[in-house]
Amino acid sequence: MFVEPHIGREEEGTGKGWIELICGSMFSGKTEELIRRLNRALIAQQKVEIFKPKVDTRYHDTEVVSHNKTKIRSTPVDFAEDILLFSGNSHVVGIDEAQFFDAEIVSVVNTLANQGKRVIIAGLDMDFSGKAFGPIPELMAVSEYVTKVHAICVKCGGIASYSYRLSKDTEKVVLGEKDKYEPRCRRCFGMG
Ligand SMILES: Nc1ncnc2c1ncn2[C@@H]1O[C@H](COP(=O)(O)OP(=O)(O)O)[C@@H](O)[C@H]1O
Ligand SMILES: Cc1cn([C@H]2C[C@H](O)[C@@H](COP(=O)(O)O)O2)c(=O)[nH]c1=O
Ligand SMILES: [Zn+2]
Repeated sequence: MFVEPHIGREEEGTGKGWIELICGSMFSGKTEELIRRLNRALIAQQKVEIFKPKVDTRYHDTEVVSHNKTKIRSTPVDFAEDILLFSGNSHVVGIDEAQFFDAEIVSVVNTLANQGKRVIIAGLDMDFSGKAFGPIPELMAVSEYVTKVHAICVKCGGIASYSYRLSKDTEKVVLGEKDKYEPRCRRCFGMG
């Protein structure tokens, strides 16, 4: 389990912020882990702002919701730079479904961390074809802490790192749940 390096309040402008990235396949627990860390920050009386891309409307417009139905309020935004506008004087900024943001998200999270904020990001590291997803590789590079979580392969019960798409769609972005995707291990995904 990830243990927070520091749970106390950050001071704005001290340059003591940092970036945490939680990545993995679908159903690996990224959103649950994001919510767990954000709830602990709230318990510590910190000001928390949470964002998700407007494109992700699967469960709720204004909540981040895990597959297991744990949830936390959030602000849907169109563009990464909107996060800077709405982060205000928060101590902690949470971002879910980061793979859907434009490349600008990298400078946005760096700016927030440089302002002294703790930034916690969750996102899919690979798409349905096993290729890196959007800005996630660069976010890995700039993050102080990277946590890779895993689902359980629905075929063999092993550790799943891949999100297998059940349909023949070839577009990168196809929103969905268990109706459209299965978490699978390398072998059952067909990589080896
Ligand atoms: N094959 C699976 N492996 C692991 N968890 C699964 C699986 N299928 C359903 N789940 C559920 O998904 C939850 C994780 O959901 P969530 O945090 O939303 O994942 P992610 O954001 O990574 O897609 C688990 O706690 C579990 O209840
Ligand atoms: C693999 C893959 C996934 N998506 C979509 C499907 C879901 O709507 C989200 C991922 O949500 P989760 O919280 O990680 O379960 O992304 C996609 O658009 N393209 C893909 O290749
Ligand atoms: Zn498997």
